Amino acid sequence: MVKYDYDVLYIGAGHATFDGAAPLAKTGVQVGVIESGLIGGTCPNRGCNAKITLDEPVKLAREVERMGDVLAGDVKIDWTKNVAHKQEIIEHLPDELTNRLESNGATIIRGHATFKDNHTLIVDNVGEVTAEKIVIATGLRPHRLDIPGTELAHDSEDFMNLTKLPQKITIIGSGYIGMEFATIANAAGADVTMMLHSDKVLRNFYQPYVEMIVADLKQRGVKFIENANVQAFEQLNEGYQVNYGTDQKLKTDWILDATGRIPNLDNLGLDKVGVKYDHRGVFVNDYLQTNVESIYAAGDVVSNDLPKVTPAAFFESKYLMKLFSGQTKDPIQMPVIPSVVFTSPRIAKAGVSVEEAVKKGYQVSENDLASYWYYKVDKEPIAQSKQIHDKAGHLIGVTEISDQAQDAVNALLPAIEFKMDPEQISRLTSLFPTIGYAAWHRA
Ligand SMILES: Cc1cc2nc3c(=O)[nH]c(=O)nc-3n(C[C@H](O)[C@H](O)[C@H](O)COP(=O)(O)OP(=O)(O)OC[C@H]3O[C@@H](n4cnc5c(N)ncnc54)[C@H](O)[C@@H]3O)c2cc1C
Ligand SMILES: NC(=O)c1ccc[n+]([C@@H]2O[C@H](COP(=O)([O-])OP(=O)(O)OC[C@H]3O[C@@H](n4cnc5c(N)ncnc54)[C@H](O)[C@@H]3O)[C@@H](O)[C@H]2O)c1
Repeated sequence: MVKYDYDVLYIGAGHATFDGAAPLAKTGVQVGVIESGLIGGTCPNRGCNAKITLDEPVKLAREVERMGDVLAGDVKIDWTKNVAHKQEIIEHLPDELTNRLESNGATIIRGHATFKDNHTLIVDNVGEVTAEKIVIATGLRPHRLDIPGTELAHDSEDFMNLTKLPQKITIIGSGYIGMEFATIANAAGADVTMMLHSDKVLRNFYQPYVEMIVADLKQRGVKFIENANVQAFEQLNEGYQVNYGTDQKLKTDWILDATGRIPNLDNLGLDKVGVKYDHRGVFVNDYLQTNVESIYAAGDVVSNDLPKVTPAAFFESKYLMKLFSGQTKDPIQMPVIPSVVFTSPRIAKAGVSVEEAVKKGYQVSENDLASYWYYKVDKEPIAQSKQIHDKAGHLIGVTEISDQAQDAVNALLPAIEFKMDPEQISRLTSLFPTIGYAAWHRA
């Protein structure tokens, strides 16, 4: 029998790896984790944790603004201190995650991995490492526009590391990153211009709610240029110029390219071993296995229709842990994956979308949360939700716009995931008064 260095080797040390690799190593399976950058990958170091820390003062400032005459005085976000606070929160995470992996028995191998064959990886400065099974968990990286001057633009990581806030910021793209960062930069005092590919913002979210966010940001001074057709970036003596449309020009101090994220598959040697993939990532079957028996994939790098968010990477990582430790032989059954865009207010959703509900004739209840007393406590002006029920009365979907939409959706999630019937739902008694209770409020 062939003896490999490891039972399982993971390429990448993000959520798609560490949530499952640590408990897997604890079961006695020989686990190696290869990482070319920071342990923890995107979410802790340059994604969720970093972003939500920068957003916290924005959320608070909006609350204070609404309280108006109750809380006297202006609040101002100190950008430099906010970024320093973010750094304090995240800088120890790679060490903590390294410790979590190593203390459970996993080995960390530092370097860039490339496939040599179905069981062998070549790691820069380390050499060949072999394993019975290999998991591709290499995530995504920022897409960069293929236009003259593209190197003058920055990505989301650069934005979160700015020690001084530029006065004029131009953001290309109006997806998750574009809209979250426009909210943060505008609240901190920057003059923000959004350049849209089309006339749509956050295309995967319920558009009437998205329009409320856009209207609010416009009122706060954010400019939206639809169908911008960005052509080039140019360096000026002071600042930069964005050339767009037919011969239009915009002067700016800083450019954020937020036009999406693409799979990290470069120099991975997938063609050498015959693993199939497309522009969205690696193809897998219901066991997260690629077309090559010994090679699996998990997290953002998988080509599928799931939102590219941490809860999906977390669940897949846990599934592979169970599969590789013999705790399951079943195919993966993805749970309902919720998603939220951390604008201010937020839009969060889970389960059947409003658009699908309308198409399929499900019951859609419209809830004017802003007029419900609990949402009036902090004077939320924009708060609405749509709850979707099937004919038997099961809650099968929710979309909410409000400051606490993420917590409201979390509260409803178990009922959606476990298809609770009305009798079971009637037994759920949440603490009062809380958002968990208010989330059940229905028109
Ligand atoms: C700005 C931003 C904000 C976000 N906010 C949220 C949020 O609020 N909520 C949410 O749920 N999700 C959020 N996300 C998405 C979330 O970060 C990802 O879904 C999650 O990190 C995916 O984890 P992963 O393990 O699949 O990939 P990653 O975390 O990207 O990990 C992949 C790792 O593989 C390494 N790697 C790549 N190639 C190689 C190689 N050949 N050899 C060795 N190592 C390699 C990389 O260095 C990286 O560390 C955000 C993303 C961004 C960019
Ligand atoms: N709250 C969260 O969960 C969260 C937050 C941030 C990022 N993320 C993850 O990160 C991923 C990447 O985020 P993102 O915002 O970069 O991608 P995205 O796919 O959400 O948005 C990309 C945007 O760029 C636009 N675009 C594409 N080409 C363009 C062009 N030539 N000119 C102008 N606009 C163009 C698209 O129309 C879209 O609006 C997301 O898929 C998401 O899963 C999640």
